[in-house]
Amino acid sequence: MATRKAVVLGAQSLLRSSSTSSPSIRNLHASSESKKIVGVFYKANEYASMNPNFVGCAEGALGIRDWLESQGHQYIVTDDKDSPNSELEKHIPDLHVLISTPFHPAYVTAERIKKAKNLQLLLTAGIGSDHIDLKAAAAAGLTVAEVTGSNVVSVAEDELMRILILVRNFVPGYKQVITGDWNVAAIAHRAYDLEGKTVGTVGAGRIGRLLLQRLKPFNCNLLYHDRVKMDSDLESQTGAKYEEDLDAMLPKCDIIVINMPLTEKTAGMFNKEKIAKLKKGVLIVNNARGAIMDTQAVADACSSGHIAGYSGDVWFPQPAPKDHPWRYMPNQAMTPHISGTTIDAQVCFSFI
Ligand SMILES: NC(=O)C1=CN([C@@H]2O[C@H](COP(=O)(O)OP(=O)(O)OC[C@H]3O[C@@H](n4cnc5c(N)ncnc54)[C@H](O)[C@@H]3O)[C@@H](O)[C@H]2O)C=CC1
Repeated sequence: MATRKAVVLGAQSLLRSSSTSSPSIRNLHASSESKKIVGVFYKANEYASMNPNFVGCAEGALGIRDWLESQGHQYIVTDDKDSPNSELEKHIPDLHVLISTPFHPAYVTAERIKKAKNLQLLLTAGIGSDHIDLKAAAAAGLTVAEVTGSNVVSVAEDELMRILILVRNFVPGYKQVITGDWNVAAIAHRAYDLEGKTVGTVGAGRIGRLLLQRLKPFNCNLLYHDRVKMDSDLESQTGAKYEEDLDAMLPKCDIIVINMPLTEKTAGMFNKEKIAKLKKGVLIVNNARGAIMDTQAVADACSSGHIAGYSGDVWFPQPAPKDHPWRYMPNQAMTPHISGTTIDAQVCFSFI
């Protein structure tokens, strides 16, 4: 039976490694021959040259072009990834390695895996490989690797920012500045302190733990739900309490933060029933994946006021219908950050 090999290594160490693989795994290290490596990243255009360390874009090519080429490998980089005539599609039949990021994901379907006869390694330059059909990759004996820990501090800081933005009712205040309004009451009637609030993270892995550490000085009541309990040292360092039963934790929280991967088990987990268990007026921050939420249920709960603020990702198919509920949200700031066959939209609602 084919086994999926979960590897957590950077691109350079993977390509350098000479370890042997089980016979059922397509052997990445079988020979020192030149590999065809395709990287799929978003285009940065005029922003590419503004920071020499900005390597996550197509122009920056992860900063590994010189090294790969000096090792005799061919390195093709593109942002064109989805259509049947895309640049990526052209290289699928003979590429050996595909590198992509969750921000501009190259969707690796069972169909693409079948076509990719030489494919050995699917590398996510980031965290979360839900853009890959993992079952099909496992069945084909492919290595799927991520760069675990790569941007966890950024996400934890971003989550802390989003929590404060929602609690302090920042977005409507910002809009007043832009429109030249001055109505203190419109902001103040629902601006709160974070101190004393109960914050629960669903998932307390690398990001969840960093968030808990960052929340500690705010004197909140910290709760966490995960499949695994943290070690007692970390629990006492953060003061976070373990909630084995998610349904028991949800009604206690003023703020819920989602920090678990998108898997078969977590997809659509926050549906109407789960959301009904949340406190009325709850704030939600979801920096994980939009598809963990049932978009319609989130939109309905935002409209009814059950959810008082939501910041992070939601998911909907493309093209998004014109009358999709997120369009009805007052005071929303929206930045779609993933295009292609799906849109994972960053939405910041702050209203009622
Ligand atoms: N917005 C962004 O820029 C980024 C988002 N992410 C997302 O955040 C997720 C978490 O990242 P890390 O903390 O680095 O991962 P991690 O693997 O360190 O932690 C994930 C935690 O979720 C828990 N978990 C998994 N399934 C669960 C379930 N069904 N119920 C409860 N807990 C469950 C695991 O036990 C683990 O403790 C990633 O999978 C990715 O989707 C990651 C990096 C950047």
